[in-house]
Amino acid sequence: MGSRTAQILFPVNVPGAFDYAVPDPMRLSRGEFVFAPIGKQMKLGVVMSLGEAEPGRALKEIAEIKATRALPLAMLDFIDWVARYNVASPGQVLRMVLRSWKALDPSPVATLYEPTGDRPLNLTPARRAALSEGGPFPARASEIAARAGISPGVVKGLVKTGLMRSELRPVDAPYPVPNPDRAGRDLTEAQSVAARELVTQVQKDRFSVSLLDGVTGSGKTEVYFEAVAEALRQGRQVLILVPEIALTQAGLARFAQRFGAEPVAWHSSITDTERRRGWREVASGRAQLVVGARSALFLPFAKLGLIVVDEEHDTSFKQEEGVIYNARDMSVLRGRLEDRPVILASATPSLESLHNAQSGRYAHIVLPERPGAITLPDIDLIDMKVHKPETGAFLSAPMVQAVADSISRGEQSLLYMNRRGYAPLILCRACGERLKSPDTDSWLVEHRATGRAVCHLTGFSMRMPRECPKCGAEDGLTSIGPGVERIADEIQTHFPQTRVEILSSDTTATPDEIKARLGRMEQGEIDILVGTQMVVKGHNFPKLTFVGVVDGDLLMGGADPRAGERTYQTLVQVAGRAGRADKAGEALIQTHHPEHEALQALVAGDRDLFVGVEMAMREMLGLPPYGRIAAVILWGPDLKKVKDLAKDFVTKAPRADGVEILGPSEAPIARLRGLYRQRLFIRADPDVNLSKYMTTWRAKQKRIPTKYKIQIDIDPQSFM
Ligand SMILES: Nc1ncnc2c1ncn2[C@@H]1O[C@H](COP(=O)(O)OP(=O)(O)OP(=O)(O)O)[C@@H](O)[C@H]1O
Ligand SMILES: [Zn+2]
Repeated sequence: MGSRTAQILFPVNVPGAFDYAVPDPMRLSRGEFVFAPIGKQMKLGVVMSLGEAEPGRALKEIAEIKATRALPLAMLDFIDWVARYNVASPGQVLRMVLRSWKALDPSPVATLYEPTGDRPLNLTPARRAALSEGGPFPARASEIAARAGISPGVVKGLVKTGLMRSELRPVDAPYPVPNPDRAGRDLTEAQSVAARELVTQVQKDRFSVSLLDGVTGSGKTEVYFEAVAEALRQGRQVLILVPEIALTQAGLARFAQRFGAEPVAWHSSITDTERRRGWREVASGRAQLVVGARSALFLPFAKLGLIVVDEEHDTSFKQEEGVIYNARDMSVLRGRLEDRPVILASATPSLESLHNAQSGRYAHIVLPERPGAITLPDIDLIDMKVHKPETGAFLSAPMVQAVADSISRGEQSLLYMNRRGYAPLILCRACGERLKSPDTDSWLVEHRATGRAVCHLTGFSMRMPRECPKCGAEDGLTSIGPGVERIADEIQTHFPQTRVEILSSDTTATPDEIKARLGRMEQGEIDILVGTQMVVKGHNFPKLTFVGVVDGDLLMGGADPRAGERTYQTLVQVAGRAGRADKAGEALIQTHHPEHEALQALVAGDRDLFVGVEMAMREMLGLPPYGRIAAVILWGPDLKKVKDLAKDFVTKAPRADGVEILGPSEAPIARLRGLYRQRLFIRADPDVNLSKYMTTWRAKQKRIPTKYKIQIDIDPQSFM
C-alpha cells in the first residue's frame, strides 16, 4: 500500500484544498479538523477527502488531529456545491461555516450557584433578594448579585448556611427541548388540508420542495408549524429561515408559544457567547429548533429534518458581499444533499418558485383566503396627475381623507414610504450643487431628527451644513423630495392631536427602540405609523385598517428585470398588513402611472393576470425562470484601468451557444468608497451550466492588478 494523503481545506480565500501527507500511524476520516503547516504557521483546517500519494511527490505532513466533533459529510458536500454554484472559493464558504472557533471546544466551566430550596423565615433583606430575584439559576455569583442588587459575598454566604449550593458546571447551557405535541390553533378546513400535505412530505423522509403559496394573513405560519412538529417528533432538527427583520422578540415568541421552548435565534448581531453556544448545540444535534437569518443555513446540523424558508421571495436572502449567494436557492440545494424536505412559504412567491410549482417540480400548496370571515383589503389607486398635492406636500386629498376616516373610527393607519430620512436630496439654490458622499456616487440624505446628512450606501455622515460647501451661500441649501420623516411631519400637521411615529432601519434607532415601537403599534398606542420596507414583513397589527402607499412608482424602472415583480410583491405585502383581525382593511396607492400592469392586477386582485403577463415577457426575453443570468462587477481605483480590465476580460469569454454578453458599461453606482465600477450582464439559455461557464471564464483571466477585483454574481438581485 502506498502512503496516504489528505486534502485539507482552510477557511481562507484560496482556490481550493491543499494536499498533505498523513503520517503513520495517524488515522483520519473526512470532516475531521486537523492542524497542518501553511507557510510558517500551523493552521486549523478540515479533511475534505483522502487519497493515495503519487510516488516521488514530497508533501508536508499533517501535524495533529483536533479532538472535536467532525463536520458531517453532507456539510462537506454542501461547502463544495455552494462554492461551485456561486463561483466562490470553498475556503471562503468554510469560513462562513466556522463562525465560532470556540464552538469546537467544550463549553467553558464556571462555579454556578442555585438555591437548595430551603427557605427559613428570618432572612436578611440581601439574602432574601438573592434567592427571589437572583435567578434564573444556576448562575454565576456575579450574575446573581447584579440581578438582585447585592454583593457576590452574600451569595457565597448563602452556600455556607446551606441555602444555596455551588458546582463547577458548563457555562453554555443546552437549549430547552421543544415539545411538538403542544396544541396549536384550531386550523380551518383549508389550513388542515395544506398542513396534512406538508406533514406527508416530512413523513416521506426524502428530498422534496413544497411551495406554500397563501395570501397575506392566511395562516401560513400556523400551517408549516405542523410540518415542523412532525420533524421534531422524528427526533430531527428543523431550520426556519426568515428575513433578518422578522427576528424580533414578537416573531420569536410565536415559536416559543407553539413549542413551549425558545428556539435558537441565529442572526448577524448575536453575541459571541450565543454564537458558540448555538453552533455547538446544533453540531451536537441537541438543539432541535433554529430560527435564523440567511447565515443559519451554514450551521453544521447533525440530523437535519426540515428546512422552511419563510417569505421566500424576500431579497434579504441574497448575500451581496464575500460569497454572493441566495439562501433560498441554497436551501433547496442543502435539502437535496441531506435528502430532506424543504418548504418555501410566501404570499407573493418569486416567479422562479411559481414556475417550478407550475411545472410540477415543486408541490404547490395553496391557501386562497384568510381564515374565518376576514377578507383581503380593498386596494385602489390615486392618480397623482389628477389629485395633485399642494406645493411642498406629498399626500393627496383622498389619502389624507382616508387617514381621517380611520382616525374617526378609532383605528390605525400605516403610511408606507420606502425612503429613510427627511429628504433624499440636498440642493443648493444658489449654485445648483447637490451634496454628494465623498468618493462615492450617491447623494447625501438629510436626516432632520439627528441634524445630519447621511450616505445610505457607505454610512458616511456629517453635520448638516449651514452653507453650501461649493459656493458658500448661506441658508441656500434646500431639501428635495420626501423621506419618512417628512411624510410624518406632513401627516402630523393635518392631525396635530394624533400619535405619529416612524419605523425605519435607521442608524439612530437601536433594535430595542424598534421593538418598543412595534410593541406600541401592536398595543394600539400609535395612531399613524410611517414606515419604510421594515413595516412590510410579517407584522400583525390587529387595529390597523388603512394602508397608504405614498409613492407606488418608486420601485419601478432601472436595469433590474425583476422591478415589476418586486413592485407587485411589495405592494401586496404592504396592503396585506391591513385588516388582519376582525375589521376590514383598505389600501390606497398614489401613482403617476395608474395604467401600469402590476398596479392594475393589484387593484383587480388578480395575481394570475400579473404573473401571466410577466412570465410571457420573461419567456420572450429569455430571462429567469426561462433563462439564467449572471453579472460581473469589476472594481478598481483608476477609472481607465478598470475600463481596460473590463474590455480585456470580455475578450476572454469562452465561446458557447446560448450565451449572450452585454457590456461592459459603467455601473449605476459608478464609484463606491473611491473604487470605480464596471458591469457586465450575462444571459444564458436554461440548458447552459452558467456557473461552470463563469468559472471557466474567470480562470482565463490569470492576472489582475492588486487592488482590482472581479466579482461574479450568479442570478443577480441587485443591479447597482
Ligand atoms: N385557524 C386560525 N384560527 C384563528 N386565527 C388564525 C388561524 N390561522 C391563522 N390565524 C391568525 O391569523 C394571523 C395571520 O396568520 P399568519 O401570520 O400565520 O399568516 P401568514 O400567512 O404567515 O401571513 P403573512 O404572509 O401576511 O405574514 C395570525 O395572527 C394568526 O394567529
Ligand atoms: Zn452653492
